[in-house]
Amino acid sequence: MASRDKQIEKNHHFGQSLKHALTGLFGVYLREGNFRREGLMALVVFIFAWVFQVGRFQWFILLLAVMLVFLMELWNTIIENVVDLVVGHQFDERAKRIKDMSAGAVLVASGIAVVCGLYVFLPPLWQLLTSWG
Ligand SMILES: Nc1ncnc2c1ncn2[C@@H]1O[C@H](COP(=O)(O)OP(=O)(O)OP(=O)(O)O)[C@@H](O)[C@H]1O
Repeated sequence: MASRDKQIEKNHHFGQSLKHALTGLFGVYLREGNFRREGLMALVVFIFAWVFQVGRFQWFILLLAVMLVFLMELWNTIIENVVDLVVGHQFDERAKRIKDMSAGAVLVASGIAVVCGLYVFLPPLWQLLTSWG
């Protein structure tokens, strides 16, 4: 779908830069199912953090982990779009390699987020289990 905003020169002020940045983020949210699913996961994680009353440092770790995954998903989407712009709708061995590596980067970020989640939630979960036993 063509954009009504036909600007191709540099942004003139901060408000314009911010508007374009937010439009980009909103576009990713609308088009990328993975982005929305990760948003939902982040919400669940924050609800658990609130229920378990985790400390300030633990909140900080969770926020960084969630933002890392969002950042990598955003970056992955940018890579996919640039590759599609270059090769179009045809199979290309290098396009495949680039997209697969980019998806791998999201996987690594997700792995880091899981480790952070275990660091934050394992102690309170363990405490809960042992208090029942
Ligand atoms: N032009 C292409 N040439 C070769 N392989 C491609 C091409 N486009 C996509 N692929 C292959 O298909 C996979 C999925 O493509 P693409 O990343 O565009 O879809 P996606 O579903 O949005 O991915 P993701 O789940 O990472 O967001 C790529 O990882 C790659 O292996």
